[in-house]
Amino acid sequence: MSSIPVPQTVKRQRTTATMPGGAGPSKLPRTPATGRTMPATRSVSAADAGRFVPSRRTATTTTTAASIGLTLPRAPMTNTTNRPGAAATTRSVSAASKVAPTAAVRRGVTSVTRLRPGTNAANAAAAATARTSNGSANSGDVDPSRMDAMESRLASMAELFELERQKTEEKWSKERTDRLAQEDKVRQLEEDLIEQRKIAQSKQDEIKRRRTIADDELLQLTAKFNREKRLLESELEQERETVVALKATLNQQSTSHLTMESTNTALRSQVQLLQDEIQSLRAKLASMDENVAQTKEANLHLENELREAESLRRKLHNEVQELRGNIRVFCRVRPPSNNDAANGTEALATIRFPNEREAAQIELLAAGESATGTVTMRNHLFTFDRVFQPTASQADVFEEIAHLTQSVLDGYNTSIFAYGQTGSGKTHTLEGAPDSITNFGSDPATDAGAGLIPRAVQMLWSTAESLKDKGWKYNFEGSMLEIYLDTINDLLGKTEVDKAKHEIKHDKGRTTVSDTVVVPLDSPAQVFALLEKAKRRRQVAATLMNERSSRSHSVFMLRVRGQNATTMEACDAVLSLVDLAGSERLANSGSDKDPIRLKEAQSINKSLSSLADVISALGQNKTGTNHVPYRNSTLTWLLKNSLGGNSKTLMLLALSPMAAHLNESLCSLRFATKVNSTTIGTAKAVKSIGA
Ligand SMILES: Nc1ncnc2c1ncn2[C@@H]1O[C@H](COP(=O)(O)OP(=O)(O)OP(=O)(O)O)[C@@H](O)[C@H]1O
Repeated sequence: MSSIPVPQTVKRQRTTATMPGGAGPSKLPRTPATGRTMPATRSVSAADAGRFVPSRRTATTTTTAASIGLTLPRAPMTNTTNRPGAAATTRSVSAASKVAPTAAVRRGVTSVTRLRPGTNAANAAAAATARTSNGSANSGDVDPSRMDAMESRLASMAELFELERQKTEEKWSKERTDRLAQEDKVRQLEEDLIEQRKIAQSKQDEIKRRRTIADDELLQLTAKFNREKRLLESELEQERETVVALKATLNQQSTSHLTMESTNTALRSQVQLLQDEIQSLRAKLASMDENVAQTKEANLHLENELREAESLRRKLHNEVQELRGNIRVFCRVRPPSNNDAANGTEALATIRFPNEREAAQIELLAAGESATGTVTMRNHLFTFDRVFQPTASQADVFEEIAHLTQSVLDGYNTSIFAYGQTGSGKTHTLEGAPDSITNFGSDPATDAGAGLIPRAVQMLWSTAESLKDKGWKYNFEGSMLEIYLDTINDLLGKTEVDKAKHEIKHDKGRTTVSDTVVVPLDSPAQVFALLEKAKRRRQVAATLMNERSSRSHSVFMLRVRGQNATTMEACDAVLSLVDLAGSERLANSGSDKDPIRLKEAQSINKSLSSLADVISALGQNKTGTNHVPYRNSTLTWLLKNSLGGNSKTLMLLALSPMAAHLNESLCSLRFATKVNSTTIGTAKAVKSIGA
């Protein structure tokens, strides 16, 4: 720590100034102003007096007295010090000198005489004193002029002394003032020094604090520097690695660039080759365009031929149907079901299917009565257009009837009857398996259980769509009726139970039923919605009016009208899908004990007999002039236009495989054989040209 040096002279001056009067230092005192040693004469005088006398006063006085050769009285100077009052003392001395110089001189002379006894001067002074004490008596001894001269000289010396004293006092006063000023200055300097020291201290503290901060910062900076240095070093290392990698990549790319350049050259030559090839292909294309134009012309020609072939196909198709017979009979045996086991009828009947490749025969082992009346077990063989075993799928059955559906679009009235005892599988075949029954819209392509109705509807719409290319446009509308106790119920009517009386009319080959709902249909989905609605209605009616689904016929009629804008042909036909009531005999149905059941059974029997009679009559009506008993039942009257020469009919016989149902199965088989043996005249399409 640095310090401001204090001047030694100032210290010394201060020490001397504050020195007490009676205990001064052993060294000689110095003048405040010069520091010089006081004159020896003053010291001697002071020592002689045995008291401390300020040297300046003493020196001056002594010098003055010596210069005038007098010994001045010392009493007034005894108390002369540099303390206050010293000046007053001096003044009193001066005043005494001025007031009575003669007396003083006299006393002085006396004193001087006393001081030096035995000396000549002392003797002279003693003589003078004796003269003085003798008074005027001896005044003649002292020269008065000399005394006056001495006195005047003494007075002028006193004045000079006074002047000198005043000057000295002024000088002292000035010196004192200067000294005080010096002391103030010293004090001020000391205070400044203290202040400077404080400032210096605070600055040192500040410097220390800053140095600490600076040291900390330096440490932090050093650490940061080291960190950044390490970071930069690692980055540098990475960069170096990158550079190495880039150099390697560059080398690779240079290599690949060379390879690409050579490839490019090869490609260019290939492009040239291709361009040549394109050139030749363009030439070929031009010639092909010519060919296409020729082919288009040929296609047009072929399309016309195709149209003619389509007409021919329809004609031939119809001829084939004619050859087969317009009434055809299929037989289908269902597989055993869980219900059979539940009803205790699990025993299977013995059923065989001879000549499986033709699939047209069925043989049942059942009791039979011989001509002699003996009842023995024997085989009963039946032949139909097609026989389906229990393993046959819904698709197998539909495949065989698809052409019938096609006939509707060709303008032929077509009807499909499902015939058989209760539980033999009629509804299953027409509508589908139970899970499909609840959803007519199930897609036959993915739903194996879909029945003939959903399959036929899907096919009708898709065929109609494909015939658009040939100029055909079709409209569809449908209705759904139920015949119970020979009465028609509209299953699409406004109320759930139809109480209206319906009248059947036939006009120019068209059948209409009064007060029934006929719904225009634009898509298969609409057909399925309609069938679902009818199905629900039938279930509600069954609940309200006893279980009757097995004892009523349901008839779905789909009317198809087509127009061909190209050929100006038109067609109008109805597809009737009929789920007939159970065909069991009275005794087997238990209806002989229940009047309602009896009535139902009688009604069913009547309608089914009528159907058989109508078919039989049609078979015999080769000329078309015989009476056909359509009116014998509502069923045959309703289906008048779907039976007979102008229509195609399929009887689908459903059979149970169970032994318990063997007799009913035999009855059904005999009925179907009768139908199958009937040949009805040629079917005619309901078609007009130029409509
Ligand atoms: N080919 C078949 N494959 C599997 N199950 C069948 C088949 N045919 C019928 N079934 C089943 O046999 C039972 C009776 O069939 P379905 O109801 O179709 O008889 P139905 O002749 O229509 O009877 P109803 O005259 O009472 O209406 C149903 O559970 C049905 O699912």
